[in-house]
Amino acid sequence: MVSSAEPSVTMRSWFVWFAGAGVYLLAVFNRSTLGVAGPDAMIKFGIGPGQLSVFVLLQVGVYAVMQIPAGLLVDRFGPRKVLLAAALTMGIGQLTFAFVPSYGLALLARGVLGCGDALTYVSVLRLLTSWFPGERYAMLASLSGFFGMVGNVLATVPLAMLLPVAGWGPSFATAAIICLVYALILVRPGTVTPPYLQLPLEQDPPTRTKNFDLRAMLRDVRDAATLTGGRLSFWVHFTTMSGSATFLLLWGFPYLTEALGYDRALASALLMLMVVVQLGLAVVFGWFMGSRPDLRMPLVIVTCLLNLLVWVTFTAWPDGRPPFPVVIAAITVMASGGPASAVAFMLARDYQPRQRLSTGTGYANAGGWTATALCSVAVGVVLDLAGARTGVAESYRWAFGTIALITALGLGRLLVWWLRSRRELLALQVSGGQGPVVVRRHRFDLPHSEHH
Ligand SMILES: N[C@@H](Cc1c[nH]cn1)C(=O)NCC(=O)O
Repeated sequence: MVSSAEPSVTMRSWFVWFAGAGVYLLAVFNRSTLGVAGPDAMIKFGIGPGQLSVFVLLQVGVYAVMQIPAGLLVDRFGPRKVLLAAALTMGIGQLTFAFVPSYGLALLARGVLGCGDALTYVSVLRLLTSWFPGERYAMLASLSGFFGMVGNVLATVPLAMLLPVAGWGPSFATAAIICLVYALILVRPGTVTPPYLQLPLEQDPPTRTKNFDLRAMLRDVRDAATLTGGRLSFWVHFTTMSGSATFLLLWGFPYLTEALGYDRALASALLMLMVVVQLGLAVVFGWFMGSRPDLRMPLVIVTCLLNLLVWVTFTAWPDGRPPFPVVIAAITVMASGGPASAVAFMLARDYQPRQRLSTGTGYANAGGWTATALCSVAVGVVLDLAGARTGVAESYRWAFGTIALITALGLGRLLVWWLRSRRELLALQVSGGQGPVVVRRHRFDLPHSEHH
Protein backbone atom coordinates (compact mmCIF):
# COMPACT_ATOMS: atom_id res chain seq x y z
CA MET A 1 0.00 0.00 0.00
CA VAL A 2 1.22 3.53 -0.67
CA SER A 3 2.73 4.79 2.53
CA SER A 4 4.73 7.92 1.67
CA ALA A 5 3.45 11.36 2.66
CA GLU A 6 0.83 12.88 0.37
CA PRO A 7 2.11 15.74 -1.81
CA SER A 8 0.26 19.05 -1.59
CA VAL A 9 -1.07 20.77 -4.72
CA THR A 10 1.03 23.68 -6.02
CA MET A 11 1.21 25.57 -9.31
CA ARG A 12 4.06 23.26 -10.20
CA SER A 13 1.80 20.26 -9.75
CA TRP A 14 -0.55 21.64 -12.39
CA PHE A 15 2.32 22.47 -14.69
CA VAL A 16 3.72 18.97 -14.36
CA TRP A 17 0.33 17.46 -15.13
CA PHE A 18 -0.16 19.68 -18.19
CA ALA A 19 3.31 18.87 -19.51
CA GLY A 20 2.77 15.12 -19.11
CA ALA A 21 -0.79 15.19 -20.40
CA GLY A 22 0.54 17.07 -23.45
CA VAL A 23 2.56 13.99 -24.37
CA TYR A 24 -0.59 11.89 -23.92
CA LEU A 25 -2.44 14.29 -26.26
CA LEU A 26 0.27 13.69 -28.86
CA ALA A 27 0.09 9.93 -28.26
CA VAL A 28 -3.65 9.79 -28.92
CA PHE A 29 -3.24 12.17 -31.86
CA ASN A 30 -0.66 9.83 -33.39
CA ARG A 31 -2.62 6.66 -32.75
CA SER A 32 -5.78 8.23 -34.27
CA THR A 33 -4.14 9.51 -37.46
CA LEU A 34 -4.98 6.44 -39.51
CA GLY A 35 -8.66 6.95 -38.74
CA VAL A 36 -8.73 9.82 -41.23
CA ALA A 37 -5.81 8.74 -43.38
CA GLY A 38 -7.18 5.22 -43.94
CA PRO A 39 -8.44 5.76 -47.50
CA ASP A 40 -5.17 7.50 -48.49
CA ALA A 41 -3.19 4.65 -46.91
CA MET A 42 -5.10 2.13 -49.01
CA ILE A 43 -4.18 4.00 -52.18
CA LYS A 44 -0.58 4.75 -51.16
CA PHE A 45 0.29 1.18 -50.14
CA GLY A 46 -2.09 -0.60 -52.52
CA ILE A 47 -3.87 -2.45 -49.70
CA GLY A 48 -7.44 -3.46 -48.86
CA PRO A 49 -9.56 -2.96 -45.72
CA GLY A 50 -8.26 -6.20 -44.15
CA GLN A 51 -4.64 -5.08 -44.42
CA LEU A 52 -5.62 -1.63 -43.20
CA SER A 53 -7.12 -3.15 -40.05
CA VAL A 54 -3.77 -4.88 -39.40
CA PHE A 55 -2.41 -1.41 -38.57
CA VAL A 56 -4.96 -1.08 -35.75
CA LEU A 57 -4.37 -4.63 -34.50
CA LEU A 58 -0.62 -4.05 -34.51
CA GLN A 59 -1.07 -0.81 -32.64
CA VAL A 60 -3.27 -2.37 -29.95
CA GLY A 61 -1.06 -5.47 -29.70
CA VAL A 62 2.19 -3.50 -29.35
CA TYR A 63 0.49 -1.21 -26.85
CA ALA A 64 -0.66 -4.15 -24.69
CA VAL A 65 2.67 -6.00 -24.83
CA MET A 66 4.63 -2.85 -23.99
CA GLN A 67 2.66 -1.92 -20.86
CA ILE A 68 4.70 -3.93 -18.37
CA PRO A 69 8.08 -2.87 -19.84
CA ALA A 70 6.78 0.72 -19.76
CA GLY A 71 5.91 0.40 -16.06
CA LEU A 72 9.29 -1.17 -15.28
CA LEU A 73 11.03 1.72 -17.03
CA VAL A 74 9.04 4.36 -15.14
CA ASP A 75 9.87 2.66 -11.82
CA ARG A 76 13.56 2.74 -12.72
CA PHE A 77 14.06 6.01 -14.58
CA GLY A 78 11.15 8.16 -13.44
CA PRO A 79 8.31 9.56 -15.56
CA ARG A 80 10.15 12.53 -17.08
CA LYS A 81 12.80 10.45 -18.83
CA VAL A 82 10.25 7.92 -20.01
CA LEU A 83 8.01 10.68 -21.38
CA LEU A 84 11.03 12.09 -23.19
CA ALA A 85 11.71 8.66 -24.68
CA ALA A 86 8.01 8.41 -25.62
CA ALA A 87 7.95 11.74 -27.47
CA LEU A 88 11.18 10.91 -29.32
CA THR A 89 10.07 7.40 -30.24
CA MET A 90 6.71 8.63 -31.51
CA GLY A 91 8.46 11.34 -33.53
CA ILE A 92 10.85 8.84 -35.11
CA GLY A 93 8.04 6.37 -35.82
CA GLN A 94 5.81 8.99 -37.39
CA LEU A 95 8.67 10.46 -39.45
CA THR A 96 9.49 7.01 -40.79
CA PHE A 97 5.81 6.40 -41.53
CA ALA A 98 5.72 9.66 -43.51
CA PHE A 99 8.32 8.51 -46.01
CA VAL A 100 8.40 4.70 -46.25
CA PRO A 101 7.25 3.39 -49.63
CA SER A 102 5.93 -0.06 -48.73
CA TYR A 103 3.25 -1.63 -46.55
CA GLY A 104 5.78 -3.79 -44.64
CA LEU A 105 7.93 -0.81 -43.67
CA ALA A 106 4.83 1.20 -42.82
CA LEU A 107 3.82 -1.59 -40.38
CA LEU A 108 7.27 -1.42 -38.83
CA ALA A 109 7.00 2.35 -38.45
CA ARG A 110 3.57 1.98 -36.82
CA GLY A 111 5.08 -0.57 -34.43
CA VAL A 112 7.75 1.96 -33.39
CA LEU A 113 5.04 4.60 -32.97
CA GLY A 114 3.04 2.15 -30.83
CA CYS A 115 6.06 1.62 -28.54
CA GLY A 116 6.30 5.37 -27.93
CA ASP A 117 2.55 5.59 -27.36
CA ALA A 118 2.71 2.74 -24.84
CA LEU A 119 5.23 4.60 -22.66
CA THR A 120 2.99 7.60 -22.18
CA TYR A 121 -0.09 6.91 -20.08
CA VAL A 122 1.68 5.01 -17.30
CA SER A 123 4.14 7.92 -16.98
CA VAL A 124 1.34 10.49 -16.77
CA LEU A 125 -0.38 8.48 -14.03
CA ARG A 126 2.91 8.32 -12.13
CA LEU A 127 3.20 12.11 -12.30
CA LEU A 128 -0.26 12.35 -10.74
CA THR A 129 0.79 10.10 -7.85
CA SER A 130 3.91 12.14 -7.24
CA TRP A 131 2.35 15.56 -7.50
CA PHE A 132 -1.19 15.34 -6.20
CA PRO A 133 -2.79 13.96 -3.05
CA GLY A 134 -4.69 10.69 -3.34
CA GLU A 135 -8.17 12.22 -3.33
CA ARG A 136 -7.38 14.11 -6.57
CA TYR A 137 -6.09 11.03 -8.37
CA ALA A 138 -9.41 9.67 -9.64
CA MET A 139 -10.57 12.98 -11.09
CA LEU A 140 -7.22 13.86 -12.67
CA ALA A 141 -6.69 10.37 -14.10
CA SER A 142 -10.15 10.69 -15.66
CA LEU A 143 -9.52 14.24 -16.85
CA SER A 144 -6.26 13.18 -18.48
CA GLY A 145 -8.61 11.42 -20.89
CA PHE A 146 -9.72 14.90 -21.96
CA PHE A 147 -6.27 15.51 -23.42
CA GLY A 148 -6.64 12.23 -25.26
CA MET A 149 -9.94 13.40 -26.69
CA VAL A 150 -8.38 16.66 -27.87
CA GLY A 151 -5.66 14.59 -29.55
CA ASN A 152 -8.33 12.51 -31.19
CA VAL A 153 -10.23 15.56 -32.48
CA LEU A 154 -7.00 17.19 -33.73
CA ALA A 155 -6.26 14.02 -35.68
CA THR A 156 -9.75 14.01 -37.13
CA VAL A 157 -10.41 17.58 -38.21
CA PRO A 158 -7.13 19.46 -38.83
CA LEU A 159 -5.34 16.41 -40.20
CA ALA A 160 -8.24 15.65 -42.54
CA MET A 161 -7.92 19.23 -43.82
CA LEU A 162 -4.13 19.11 -44.09
CA LEU A 163 -3.86 15.77 -45.90
CA PRO A 164 -5.44 16.77 -49.25
CA VAL A 165 -3.56 20.10 -49.29
CA ALA A 166 -0.08 19.11 -48.08
CA GLY A 167 -0.06 15.45 -49.07
CA TRP A 168 0.89 12.28 -47.17
CA GLY A 169 4.60 12.87 -46.46
CA PRO A 170 4.45 16.50 -45.26
CA SER A 171 1.32 15.86 -43.16
CA PHE A 172 2.82 12.96 -41.22
CA ALA A 173 6.21 14.70 -41.06
CA THR A 174 4.45 17.68 -39.41
CA ALA A 175 3.01 15.36 -36.76
CA ALA A 176 6.50 13.91 -36.23
CA ILE A 177 8.13 17.32 -35.89
CA ILE A 178 5.55 18.40 -33.30
CA CYS A 179 6.52 15.34 -31.19
CA LEU A 180 10.23 15.97 -31.58
CA VAL A 181 9.90 19.65 -30.70
CA TYR A 182 7.69 18.83 -27.71
CA ALA A 183 10.41 16.45 -26.51
CA LEU A 184 12.63 19.52 -26.00
CA ILE A 185 10.40 20.56 -23.10
CA LEU A 186 11.35 17.35 -21.33
CA VAL A 187 14.99 17.28 -22.30
CA ARG A 188 17.33 18.56 -19.64
CA PRO A 189 16.53 19.34 -16.04
CA GLY A 190 16.83 23.01 -15.32
CA THR A 191 17.39 24.29 -18.82
CA VAL A 192 14.03 24.90 -20.42
CA THR A 193 11.30 25.22 -17.84
CA PRO A 194 12.98 24.78 -14.48
CA PRO A 195 10.02 24.07 -12.17
CA TYR A 196 8.79 21.05 -14.04
CA LEU A 197 12.03 19.75 -15.31
CA GLN A 198 13.90 19.79 -12.03
CA LEU A 199 11.29 18.64 -9.64
CA PRO A 200 9.89 15.29 -10.63
CA LEU A 201 13.16 13.63 -9.76
CA GLU A 202 13.40 15.39 -6.41
CA GLN A 203 9.79 14.88 -5.45
CA ASP A 204 9.47 11.22 -6.32
CA PRO A 205 12.86 9.69 -7.01
CA PRO A 206 12.79 6.48 -9.03
CA THR A 207 13.88 3.91 -6.49
CA ARG A 208 15.19 1.26 -8.85
CA THR A 209 17.60 3.19 -11.08
CA LYS A 210 20.57 1.13 -9.93
CA ASN A 211 18.61 -2.08 -9.85
CA PHE A 212 18.20 -2.61 -13.57
CA ASP A 213 18.73 -6.34 -13.66
CA LEU A 214 16.47 -8.90 -15.25
CA ARG A 215 15.82 -10.90 -12.11
CA ALA A 216 14.71 -7.84 -10.16
CA MET A 217 12.44 -6.85 -13.02
CA LEU A 218 10.86 -10.30 -13.25
CA ARG A 219 10.35 -10.25 -9.49
CA ASP A 220 8.59 -6.89 -9.74
CA VAL A 221 6.30 -8.18 -12.47
CA ARG A 222 5.53 -11.36 -10.55
CA ASP A 223 4.84 -9.46 -7.32
CA ALA A 224 2.68 -6.86 -9.08
CA ALA A 225 0.68 -9.57 -10.83
CA THR A 226 0.18 -11.88 -7.87
CA LEU A 227 -0.95 -9.21 -5.44
CA THR A 228 -4.72 -9.54 -4.91
CA GLY A 229 -5.34 -5.81 -5.56
CA GLY A 230 -3.08 -6.03 -8.62
CA ARG A 231 -4.99 -8.97 -10.07
CA LEU A 232 -8.25 -7.14 -9.41
CA SER A 233 -6.95 -4.05 -11.24
CA PHE A 234 -6.07 -6.21 -14.26
CA TRP A 235 -9.56 -7.74 -14.52
CA VAL A 236 -11.28 -4.40 -13.91
CA HIS A 237 -9.41 -2.87 -16.84
CA PHE A 238 -9.87 -6.03 -18.92
CA THR A 239 -13.64 -6.02 -18.54
CA THR A 240 -14.61 -2.36 -18.43
CA MET A 241 -12.97 -0.92 -21.52
CA SER A 242 -12.37 -3.71 -24.04
CA GLY A 243 -15.77 -3.95 -25.75
CA SER A 244 -16.12 -0.22 -26.29
CA ALA A 245 -12.49 0.16 -27.42
CA THR A 246 -12.97 -2.65 -29.96
CA PHE A 247 -16.08 -0.93 -31.26
CA LEU A 248 -14.54 2.54 -31.37
CA LEU A 249 -11.15 1.61 -32.80
CA LEU A 250 -12.01 -1.07 -35.30
CA TRP A 251 -15.39 -2.71 -35.73
CA GLY A 252 -17.96 0.00 -34.90
CA PHE A 253 -17.73 1.85 -38.20
CA PRO A 254 -18.01 -1.23 -40.47
CA TYR A 255 -20.85 -2.59 -38.29
CA LEU A 256 -22.85 0.63 -38.49
CA THR A 257 -22.33 1.04 -42.25
CA GLU A 258 -22.31 -2.55 -43.52
CA ALA A 259 -24.59 -4.41 -41.10
CA LEU A 260 -27.01 -1.63 -40.18
CA GLY A 261 -26.79 0.21 -43.50
CA TYR A 262 -26.17 3.69 -42.01
CA ASP A 263 -24.37 6.17 -44.24
CA ARG A 264 -20.77 7.07 -43.39
CA ALA A 265 -21.65 10.50 -41.99
CA LEU A 266 -24.17 9.02 -39.54
CA ALA A 267 -21.76 6.26 -38.52
CA SER A 268 -18.99 8.83 -37.84
CA ALA A 269 -21.45 11.01 -35.89
CA LEU A 270 -22.40 8.03 -33.71
CA LEU A 271 -18.77 7.25 -32.94
CA MET A 272 -18.17 10.91 -32.16
CA LEU A 273 -21.22 10.81 -29.85
CA MET A 274 -19.57 7.94 -28.01
CA VAL A 275 -16.37 9.96 -27.52
CA VAL A 276 -18.32 12.99 -26.23
CA VAL A 277 -20.39 10.89 -23.78
CA GLN A 278 -17.13 9.27 -22.64
CA LEU A 279 -15.73 12.65 -21.76
CA GLY A 280 -18.86 13.69 -19.84
CA LEU A 281 -18.89 10.40 -17.94
CA ALA A 282 -15.16 10.67 -17.22
CA VAL A 283 -15.88 13.89 -15.27
CA VAL A 284 -18.91 12.42 -13.44
CA PHE A 285 -17.21 9.09 -12.65
CA GLY A 286 -13.95 10.85 -11.70
CA TRP A 287 -15.80 12.97 -9.15
CA PHE A 288 -17.79 9.97 -7.88
CA MET A 289 -14.78 7.65 -7.55
CA GLY A 290 -12.78 10.36 -5.79
CA SER A 291 -15.52 11.19 -3.28
CA ARG A 292 -16.88 7.64 -2.72
CA PRO A 293 -13.96 5.24 -3.21
CA ASP A 294 -15.97 2.65 -1.27
CA LEU A 295 -18.47 2.58 -4.15
CA ARG A 296 -15.94 2.32 -6.99
CA MET A 297 -16.27 -1.46 -7.32
CA PRO A 298 -20.11 -1.41 -7.37
CA LEU A 299 -19.79 1.25 -10.12
CA VAL A 300 -17.48 -1.06 -12.08
CA ILE A 301 -19.77 -4.05 -11.66
CA VAL A 302 -22.89 -2.16 -12.79
CA THR A 303 -20.96 -0.76 -15.78
CA CYS A 304 -19.76 -4.24 -16.77
CA LEU A 305 -23.24 -5.74 -16.44
CA LEU A 306 -24.73 -3.01 -18.62
CA ASN A 307 -22.00 -3.47 -21.22
CA LEU A 308 -22.56 -7.21 -21.17
CA LEU A 309 -26.25 -6.51 -21.81
CA VAL A 310 -25.25 -4.45 -24.88
CA TRP A 311 -23.26 -7.31 -26.41
CA VAL A 312 -25.93 -9.87 -25.56
CA THR A 313 -28.54 -7.58 -27.18
CA PHE A 314 -26.48 -7.19 -30.36
CA THR A 315 -25.97 -10.96 -30.42
CA ALA A 316 -29.55 -11.96 -29.67
CA TRP A 317 -31.40 -9.39 -31.80
CA PRO A 318 -33.35 -11.62 -34.22
CA ASP A 319 -32.34 -10.19 -37.61
CA GLY A 320 -29.11 -8.59 -36.35
CA ARG A 321 -30.51 -5.11 -37.02
CA PRO A 322 -31.58 -3.44 -33.76
CA PRO A 323 -33.62 -0.25 -34.26
CA PHE A 324 -31.96 3.18 -34.07
CA PRO A 325 -32.99 4.02 -30.45
CA VAL A 326 -31.50 0.72 -29.27
CA VAL A 327 -28.24 1.49 -31.11
CA ILE A 328 -28.10 4.96 -29.50
CA ALA A 329 -28.73 3.45 -26.06
CA ALA A 330 -26.05 0.80 -26.68
CA ILE A 331 -23.49 3.42 -27.73
CA THR A 332 -24.28 5.51 -24.64
CA VAL A 333 -23.81 2.50 -22.37
CA MET A 334 -20.58 1.52 -24.15
CA ALA A 335 -19.24 5.02 -23.50
CA SER A 336 -19.25 4.23 -19.75
CA GLY A 337 -16.57 1.52 -20.13
CA GLY A 338 -13.51 3.74 -20.64
CA PRO A 339 -14.31 6.13 -17.79
CA ALA A 340 -15.07 3.25 -15.38
CA SER A 341 -11.72 1.67 -16.29
CA ALA A 342 -9.97 4.43 -14.31
CA VAL A 343 -10.88 2.39 -11.21
CA ALA A 344 -8.17 -0.07 -12.28
CA PHE A 345 -5.55 2.66 -11.93
CA MET A 346 -6.96 3.71 -8.54
CA LEU A 347 -6.60 0.11 -7.38
CA ALA A 348 -3.00 -0.03 -8.61
CA ARG A 349 -2.28 3.22 -6.82
CA ASP A 350 -3.86 2.02 -3.59
CA TYR A 351 -2.41 -1.48 -3.45
CA GLN A 352 0.96 -1.57 -5.21
CA PRO A 353 4.00 -0.49 -3.18
CA ARG A 354 5.54 2.75 -4.41
CA GLN A 355 8.75 1.16 -5.71
CA ARG A 356 6.83 -0.91 -8.26
CA LEU A 357 3.75 1.28 -8.63
CA SER A 358 4.21 1.90 -12.35
CA THR A 359 4.90 -1.77 -13.05
CA GLY A 360 1.57 -2.45 -11.33
CA THR A 361 -0.13 0.34 -13.29
CA GLY A 362 1.27 -1.06 -16.55
CA TYR A 363 0.01 -4.51 -15.57
CA ALA A 364 -3.50 -3.08 -14.98
CA ASN A 365 -3.40 -1.17 -18.28
CA ALA A 366 -2.27 -4.31 -20.11
CA GLY A 367 -5.53 -5.97 -19.01
CA GLY A 368 -7.85 -3.78 -21.07
CA TRP A 369 -5.62 -3.65 -24.11
CA THR A 370 -5.00 -7.40 -24.13
CA ALA A 371 -8.76 -7.91 -24.05
CA THR A 372 -9.21 -5.31 -26.80
CA ALA A 373 -6.70 -7.16 -28.99
CA LEU A 374 -8.46 -10.47 -28.22
CA CYS A 375 -11.91 -9.04 -29.03
CA SER A 376 -10.67 -7.38 -32.23
CA VAL A 377 -9.11 -10.58 -33.55
CA ALA A 378 -12.07 -12.74 -32.44
CA VAL A 379 -14.56 -10.46 -34.23
CA GLY A 380 -12.44 -10.49 -37.41
CA VAL A 381 -12.06 -14.28 -37.41
CA VAL A 382 -15.77 -14.92 -36.77
CA LEU A 383 -16.77 -12.41 -39.45
CA ASP A 384 -14.57 -14.27 -41.92
CA LEU A 385 -15.97 -17.66 -40.94
CA ALA A 386 -19.62 -16.61 -40.73
CA GLY A 387 -19.44 -14.28 -43.72
CA ALA A 388 -19.03 -17.22 -46.08
CA ARG A 389 -22.26 -18.82 -44.81
CA THR A 390 -24.66 -16.00 -43.99
CA GLY A 391 -25.49 -12.28 -44.47
CA VAL A 392 -23.50 -9.37 -43.05
CA ALA A 393 -25.88 -8.49 -40.20
CA GLU A 394 -26.13 -12.13 -39.17
CA SER A 395 -22.31 -12.45 -39.22
CA TYR A 396 -21.97 -9.52 -36.85
CA ARG A 397 -24.37 -11.23 -34.43
CA TRP A 398 -21.97 -14.17 -34.15
CA ALA A 399 -18.94 -11.91 -34.11
CA PHE A 400 -20.26 -9.69 -31.31
CA GLY A 401 -21.16 -12.86 -29.42
CA THR A 402 -17.41 -13.31 -28.88
CA ILE A 403 -17.26 -9.88 -27.19
CA ALA A 404 -20.18 -10.96 -24.96
CA LEU A 405 -18.24 -14.10 -24.03
CA ILE A 406 -14.98 -12.25 -23.33
CA THR A 407 -16.86 -9.64 -21.26
CA ALA A 408 -18.63 -12.39 -19.28
CA LEU A 409 -15.30 -14.15 -18.67
CA GLY A 410 -13.74 -10.88 -17.48
CA LEU A 411 -16.68 -10.14 -15.21
CA GLY A 412 -16.45 -13.60 -13.66
CA ARG A 413 -12.73 -13.17 -12.89
CA LEU A 414 -13.32 -9.63 -11.66
CA LEU A 415 -15.95 -10.83 -9.18
CA VAL A 416 -13.66 -13.60 -7.91
CA TRP A 417 -10.79 -11.17 -7.28
CA TRP A 418 -13.09 -8.54 -5.81
CA LEU A 419 -14.35 -11.06 -3.22
CA ARG A 420 -10.77 -12.12 -2.47
CA SER A 421 -9.69 -8.54 -2.05
CA ARG A 422 -12.69 -7.86 0.25
CA ARG A 423 -11.70 -10.90 2.32
CA GLU A 424 -8.20 -9.46 2.76
CA LEU A 425 -9.55 -6.03 3.66
CA LEU A 426 -11.97 -7.51 6.20
CA ALA A 427 -9.14 -9.53 7.77
CA LEU A 428 -6.97 -6.40 7.91
CA GLN A 429 -9.73 -4.45 9.61
CA VAL A 430 -10.26 -7.24 12.17
CA SER A 431 -6.56 -7.10 13.04
CA GLY A 432 -6.80 -3.34 13.60
CA GLY A 433 -5.29 -2.26 10.28
CA GLN A 434 -6.81 0.08 7.71
CA GLY A 435 -7.08 -0.52 3.96
CA PRO A 436 -7.69 2.08 1.25
CA VAL A 437 -11.46 1.71 1.74
CA VAL A 438 -13.55 0.65 4.70
CA VAL A 439 -15.68 -2.44 4.02
CA ARG A 440 -18.55 -4.03 5.95
CA ARG A 441 -19.08 -7.77 5.91
CA HIS A 442 -21.98 -8.91 3.71
CA ARG A 443 -23.60 -12.30 3.20
CA PHE A 444 -21.91 -12.66 -0.18
CA ASP A 445 -18.41 -12.23 1.34
CA LEU A 446 -16.01 -15.19 1.42
CA PRO A 447 -15.44 -16.76 4.81
CA HIS A 448 -12.33 -15.69 6.67
CA SER A 449 -9.33 -17.77 5.58
CA GLU A 450 -6.32 -18.77 7.62
CA HIS A 451 -4.08 -17.89 4.67
CA HIS A 452 -5.07 -14.25 4.62
N1 LIG B 1 -8.98 3.07 -20.12
C1 LIG B 1 -8.41 4.01 -21.04
C2 LIG B 1 -8.69 5.41 -20.67
C3 LIG B 1 -10.05 5.88 -21.18
C4 LIG B 1 -10.80 6.85 -20.64
N2 LIG B 1 -11.88 6.98 -21.44
C5 LIG B 1 -11.79 6.15 -22.40
N3 LIG B 1 -10.65 5.47 -22.27
C6 LIG B 1 -6.94 3.71 -21.15
O1 LIG B 1 -6.57 2.59 -20.95
N4 LIG B 1 -6.12 4.66 -21.48
C7 LIG B 1 -4.75 4.44 -21.74
C8 LIG B 1 -4.34 5.14 -22.98
O2 LIG B 1 -3.16 5.13 -23.30
O3 LIG B 1 -5.19 5.70 -23.68
